[in-house]
Amino acid sequence: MNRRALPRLALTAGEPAGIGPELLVRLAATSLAANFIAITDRQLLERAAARCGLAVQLDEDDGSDVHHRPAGVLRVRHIPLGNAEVPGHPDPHNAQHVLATLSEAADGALCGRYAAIATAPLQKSSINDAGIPFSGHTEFFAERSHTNVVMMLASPELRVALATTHLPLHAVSAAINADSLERTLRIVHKELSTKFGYAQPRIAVLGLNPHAGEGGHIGREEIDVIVPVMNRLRAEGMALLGPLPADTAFVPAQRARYDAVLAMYHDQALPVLKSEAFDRTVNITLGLPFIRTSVDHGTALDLAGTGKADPSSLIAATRMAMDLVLRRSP
Ligand SMILES: NC(=O)C1=CN([C@@H]2O[C@H](COP(=O)(O)OP(=O)(O)OC[C@H]3O[C@@H](n4cnc5c(N)ncnc54)[C@H](O)[C@@H]3O)[C@@H](O)[C@H]2O)C=CC1
Ligand SMILES: NCC(=O)COP(=O)(O)O
Repeated sequence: MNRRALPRLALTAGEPAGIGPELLVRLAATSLAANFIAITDRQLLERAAARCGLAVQLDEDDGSDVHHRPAGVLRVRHIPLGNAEVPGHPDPHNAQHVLATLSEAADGALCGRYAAIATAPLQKSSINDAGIPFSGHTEFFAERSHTNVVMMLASPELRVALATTHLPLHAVSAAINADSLERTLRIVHKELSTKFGYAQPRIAVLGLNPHAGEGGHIGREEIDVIVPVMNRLRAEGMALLGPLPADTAFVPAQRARYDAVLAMYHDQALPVLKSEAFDRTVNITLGLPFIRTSVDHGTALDLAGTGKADPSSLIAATRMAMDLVLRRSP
């Protein structure tokens, strides 16, 4: 019998003191048909499994093919912690460990060692507290692969891409210029078509200001930047709607008119998604030369160590990564 090898899916555990390690062992306990390779510290996973009351078999990753993964089996690429974790209390001495896991995942995906990456949440502030400039996985993977990317969060009902990601609010307006907006819309348009199967994706673009600027009376970014870029791309045939006022863009009548939304900043649209589908939303980085998905939530330090964290978003992220791998495969 000539069965295909299961796709090699890299999993990073994120912040050692957060819920990430527990989510990885809960994912391993499912029967999802993937060869999961956890890139993290082996003992960290053993302690997480004990906290969850789960028996998990941790095998060193030797790179060999796997045709069937029994539930509870997880391969590991061991990257040692700096200090043993204290759940709920991130330790900046582990920042280099966290970054080493991301580097291994990115470099491995770039050279084909992994078919895709799914990431558990990390604590950005702990990496910053170690004196390392860092704003998120999205920016890290973009830099590592020398590409322009777009963060998109997707539930089964709604997809929201972001024109800017992890910026202080006062810096958002200056970061939205004609070049960056056009580049972002091109990436979103292309990937909705290549990865999500929309032949002619309909993208709603949000305004930056209340009431999308109210004809220039509450801000001029729509008139000076957003509309000219949209008109240029419409002339090429892109189906763009807006700029829509963000406060009404998500009412049912509007939602029927688009396949995805481009929001101008992180908190303009993510609360809509997270309030209606916190357990079903996946974060996906568009524009990378490899597939990377992630959870929609953070490190939940209040729950870390209790074994009670809900793995649904990581499971959804893993399923999406596997679907994208299968869609890409000949
Ligand atoms: N992909 C990533 O690496 C992300 C990392 N973060 C990081 O997480 C840190 C904490 O973020 P917060 O804003 O506090 O949001 P959070 O998502 O960690 O927590 C918000 C609330 O949701 C609950 N929650 C989160 N995930 C859960 C799960 N899987 N099961 C059950 N309950 C869950 C928490 O217990 C808390 O009550 C941030 O400082 C940020 O650095 C945040 C978002 C994404
Ligand atoms: N709210 C989404 C988020 O912050 C995810 O960031 P990243 O670490 O995946 O770039």
